[in-house]
Amino acid sequence: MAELDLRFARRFVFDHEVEQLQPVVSEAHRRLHSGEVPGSDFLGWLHLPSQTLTAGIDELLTAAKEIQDGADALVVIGIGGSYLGARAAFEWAKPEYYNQLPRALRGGPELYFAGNHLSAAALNDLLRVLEGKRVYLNVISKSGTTTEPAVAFRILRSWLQKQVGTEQAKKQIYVTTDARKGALKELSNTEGYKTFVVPDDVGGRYSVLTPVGLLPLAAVGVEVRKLLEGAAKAEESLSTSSVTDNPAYLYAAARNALYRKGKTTEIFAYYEPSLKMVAEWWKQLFGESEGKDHKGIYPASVGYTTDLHSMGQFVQEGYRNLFETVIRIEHPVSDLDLPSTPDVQDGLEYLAGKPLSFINDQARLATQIAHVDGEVPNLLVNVSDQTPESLGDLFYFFELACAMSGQLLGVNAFNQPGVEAYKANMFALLGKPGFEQQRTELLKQLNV
Ligand SMILES: O=P(O)(O)OC[C@H]1O[C@](O)(CO)[C@@H](O)[C@@H]1O
Repeated sequence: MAELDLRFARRFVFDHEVEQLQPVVSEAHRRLHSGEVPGSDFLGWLHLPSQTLTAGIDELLTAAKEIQDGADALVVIGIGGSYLGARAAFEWAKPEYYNQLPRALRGGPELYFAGNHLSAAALNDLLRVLEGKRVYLNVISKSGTTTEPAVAFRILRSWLQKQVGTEQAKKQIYVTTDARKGALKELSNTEGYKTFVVPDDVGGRYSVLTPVGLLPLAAVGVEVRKLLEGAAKAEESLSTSSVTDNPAYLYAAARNALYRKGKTTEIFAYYEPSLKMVAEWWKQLFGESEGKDHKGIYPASVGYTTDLHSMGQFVQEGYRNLFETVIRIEHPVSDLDLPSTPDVQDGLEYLAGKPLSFINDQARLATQIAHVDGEVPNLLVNVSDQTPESLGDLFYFFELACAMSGQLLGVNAFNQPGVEAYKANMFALLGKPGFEQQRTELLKQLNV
C-alpha cells in the first residue's frame, strides 16, 4: 500500500495544523460517503473497484482477447480522462520499448494513442507506422462529442475501411462511451460496433478503472484484475475518516496546510521514466478538480534525475511557492549492477558492484535533503513495487485524496466548467453551426 512519509515536510507542516483539520475532514468524509458534496452525481468511483470485481469483467476480457488475438496494432483514441489513465497504466506495467519488442515478449499487439491532439504531422506519422498491419481501434469518449478524438476517429476509420473494407472494419472497432447519448453512441448503434459503457456517475478523470482503461490495458496483456484488486484493497483501507490513519486524507490535509502558506505549485516528482504518464494522469486529476473559482494548487511534474539538469536550478533557488510530492518505488521492476573497470579512469570505481537502483535512490534522498534546505517542502509517497496491484492502490489513493482536497478547498471537485471556454471559441472560429454570433464577435475582437 502507498505510504505517506512527512519527514521532509516537518519544518513546514505542523502536527497541530493537520489535527486541527480533523473536524473538517470528518464532515467532508461523511458528506462524500453520503453523497452530499457538490458534484455528488459523480461519486461512482468511490466503490467502483469492489463493485466491478463483484460484477465481474468476463465480457471485457473476452473482447480484449479478440483484440489481442486479431490485432498487430491497437490504436486507442481518446483525450484527457479517456486517455491518460490507460497510458499511465500501460507505461507503468509494460517495458519502455514495448512496441519494438518481438510479439512473444510483448504479450499483445503494438499499442498507439491517437485523438489526444490536433496535429496532422503526428497523425500522418502514425498512419505510416500502421501501414500493412492488422489494426484495431478502440475509440473512447464519455461525452461522445469531443473534437480531438472525433477527428482522429473519422480519419482512422476511413483509413481502416480502405484497408479492410467497410464490413470488416466494423469488427475491428470497439467503442467506449455513454450508455445512451452522444454522437459516438448513435454512430455505434448505426454501425453495430461493439460498445462498452462509461458509467454516468464516473467522471472522465476518475474513469481509469472502468472499460475506459481496462479494455485497452487487458488487450495488451496488463493484469487488469490485479489493478482492480489493488484499488479495492485501498478502497477498504482508506475508508476511515481519521486524518492521521488515512494516508489519502493526510496527504490532502498536508497539501492544504501548505497551500495556506503560499505554496501554490505542487511538483509531482518521479525517478522512473515509466511514471511520466502517471504524472500526467495525476495532473489532470488535481488540475481539473481543484483549479476553479480562482483557487487551487497548480499541478506540475518533473522526471528526475533527468530534470535536475534542467529544472533543478529553479526548484532549488527560484520563486518559493513550490512543494514537491515525490514518488519512490522501493523495488524497481529490474536492476543493473555497475561493472568494475579498474583500468578505466572514469572516476566511478567507488561505485563498482553497486546496483543502479541504489544510486538512483541515493540521488532521490540527496535531492530531497537539498530541496528541503532550499525551502521546498517534500511529501514522500512510498510505493513498494511497480505491479498493477500497486498502481490500482495508487490510483485510488490519489482519487480519494483529490476528492477530500477539493472539499477542503471549497470547490466542486467533480466538474470542469472552465474547459468549455476554449471549445466555444474554437467552434466559433471553425464555423460550427449554432456559433455564428460568437464568430462575429471573435472576428471583431481579432480585427479580421
Ligand atoms: O471522454 P470525453 O467526453 O471525450 O472527454 C475527454 C476529456 O475532455 C474533458 O471533458 C475536458 O474537455 C475532460 O474532462 C475529459 O476527461
